[in-house]
Amino acid sequence: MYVVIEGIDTAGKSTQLELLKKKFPKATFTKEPGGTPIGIKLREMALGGEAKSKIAEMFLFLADRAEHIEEVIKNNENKIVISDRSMISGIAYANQLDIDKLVELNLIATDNTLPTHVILLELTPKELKYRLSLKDNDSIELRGIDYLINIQNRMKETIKKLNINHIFIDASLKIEEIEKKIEDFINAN
Ligand SMILES: Nc1ncnc2c1ncn2[C@@H]1O[C@H](COP(=O)(O)OP(=O)(O)O)[C@@H](O)[C@H]1O
Ligand SMILES: Cc1cn([C@H]2C[C@H](O)[C@@H](COP(=O)(O)OP(=O)(O)O)O2)c(=O)[nH]c1=O
Repeated sequence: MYVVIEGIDTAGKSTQLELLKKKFPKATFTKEPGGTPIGIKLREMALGGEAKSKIAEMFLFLADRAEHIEEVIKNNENKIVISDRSMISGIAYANQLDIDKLVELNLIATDNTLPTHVILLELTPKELKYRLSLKDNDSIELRGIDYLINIQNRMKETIKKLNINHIFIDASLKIEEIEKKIEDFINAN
């Protein structure tokens, strides 16, 4: 079972992952970018905002993803693996290219492996604005509200296009309500 938690920055992924660690103590928890030793270096490069080319930045994320699938996902096929982000983020954030082309590139990186369960935490523009105002923003988050809402729309479109088993959850619900929905979704499938 390859479960991924998706959502734009501040949607509540880390909050829910901490709760899931208690609920599923035997699961393997991982993340993109940075779920492998090479991935830690690629993460630093990708998030440091050093790349002048958006295409170069996308290939850093793709390299991270290829290593992550090979080293973490395929090696734990018979376990529950729960990942903070996935190719859904990869496709949504690389918004200079169209989704179909990005699906092809990402399927090369993942050797055609898709998540079995996608949980998308969905924010309204109002709630996003409020949450971003509470934190120090990295170079990606500084691109703004409209940018991130567009990324969220691309996430939804990608999940539907790939026809992956999924749940969209209103990220403004109470933390415990979201936790329950996620737990039920994982246990039901
Ligand atoms: N359901 C929720 N309702 C209100 N605030 C939340 C909720 N979930 C998370 N938060 C808060 O929103 C902010 C971003 O949450 P976080 O889990 O770090 O998001 P992400 O990992 O998706 O960036 C944090 O301040 C967190 O405490
Ligand atoms: C996986 C992935 C993430 N990203 C972006 C989304 C996030 O802004 C950032 C990764 O952030 P994340 O690890 O979620 O950040 P934080 O620890 O700050 O919450 O990288 C891409 O642009 N492309 C990708 O393929």
